[in-house]
Amino acid sequence: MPEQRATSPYDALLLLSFGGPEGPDDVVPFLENVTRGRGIPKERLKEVGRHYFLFGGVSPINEQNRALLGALRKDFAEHGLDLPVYWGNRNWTPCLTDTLREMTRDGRRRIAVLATSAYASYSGCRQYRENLADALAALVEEGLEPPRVDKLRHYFNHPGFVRPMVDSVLTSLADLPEEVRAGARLAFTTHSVPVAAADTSGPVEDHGDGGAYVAQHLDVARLIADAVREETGVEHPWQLVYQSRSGAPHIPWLEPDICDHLEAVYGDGAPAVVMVPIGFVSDHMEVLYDLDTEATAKAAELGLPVRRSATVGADERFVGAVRDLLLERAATERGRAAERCALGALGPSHDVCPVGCCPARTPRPAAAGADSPYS
Ligand SMILES: CC1=C(CCC(=O)O)c2cc3nc(cc4[nH]c(cc5[nH]c(cc1n2)c(C)c5CCC(=O)O)c(CCC(=O)O)c4C)C(CCC(=O)O)=C3C
Ligand SMILES: [Fe+2]
Repeated sequence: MPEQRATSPYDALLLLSFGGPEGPDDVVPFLENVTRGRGIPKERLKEVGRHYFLFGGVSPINEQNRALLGALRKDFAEHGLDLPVYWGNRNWTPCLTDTLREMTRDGRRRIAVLATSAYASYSGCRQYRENLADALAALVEEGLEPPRVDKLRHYFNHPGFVRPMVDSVLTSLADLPEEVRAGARLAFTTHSVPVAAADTSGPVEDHGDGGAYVAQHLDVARLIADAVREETGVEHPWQLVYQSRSGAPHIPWLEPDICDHLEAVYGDGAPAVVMVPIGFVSDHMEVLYDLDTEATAKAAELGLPVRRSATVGADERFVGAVRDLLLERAATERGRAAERCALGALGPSHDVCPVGCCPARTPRPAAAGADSPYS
């Protein structure tokens, strides 16, 4: 019997991302795709559209994904993995349905999916799974036999995700003027979500008290803060804060916002802050606008020195983590024991989201989970 390939049973990897506009004409249709049926106030949409127009209508997310795609293909080739890598987005071209159709026509029957979102939550996990189900339904509608899709587990606590961020915090600290460096605070930031969504994030047993979303971010923040202390010998006070809130003002979202936090720590006598966008896998518009533009302007107004540390992007350690997660899951699917790499207190995340994980307000079919209508 020929030896099974290390990637078996998978015959392709799909890089699944959010998508973003690539020019001014894309901005409004992109925002319409994102917000379809989500009840986001018109004022907020105009404001977010303005953020994109400030950058020529181009989101950095696509360039970042092209870089990651290229790095994954190179890494797989260098490690002798003969597995094609495709790219599809939830909200902009290349669109998920088109990519899955192409994959199906190419004969791909068993697909591993890497989402560019590291944590549990409706927006960061189930919504990706709903869009996978929509795309599979479209293929069925077209008379195609849908492939099986498996979403790789959450990687927030994988060393290949955490370690590059430790280095980038060290770089940001070194970049601060020496006289404020030792007293600098670390502000770990992530996307705010409605408190109700946070509380119900992750498997049912994790619900409440901020759910898996907050717990996972706190674990990553603590890991980075501990590693930075070990490296520098300095204890930098830190806090998990939020950014990019949308939705109606009367609905509670996770707080404090990064800008309010900067004001608070300034009032508290902090000499400097490093903003660490642990919630984002690469430089998204939220990083470029909400942190590099808005929060940085706020800090300048206060006279508070700030730096923003780099996201993991296409760091080779992150690319290696993706290969690791793929081989781990492939081995598991072949019934072999696999080492499940994870740092921190929470341990490796589940492979298959259980029923009730990160529920939607209005239930909809979601693929790649225990409640998937597709096998
Ligand atoms: C948790 C989370 C992530 C992280 C996980 C992940 O990465 O998936 C994320 C990522 C992203 N969010 C993005 C863009 C937008 N998100 C919006 C709206 C919303 N996001 C939410 C949550 C999240 N979002 C939520 C609860 C809403 C409210 C509406 C709803 O319940 O769905 C809106 C509408 C306008 C607004 O209100 O801001 C836009 C334009 C982009 C692309 C950026 C680029 O172009 O570089 C990316 C990567
Ligand atoms: Fe989930």
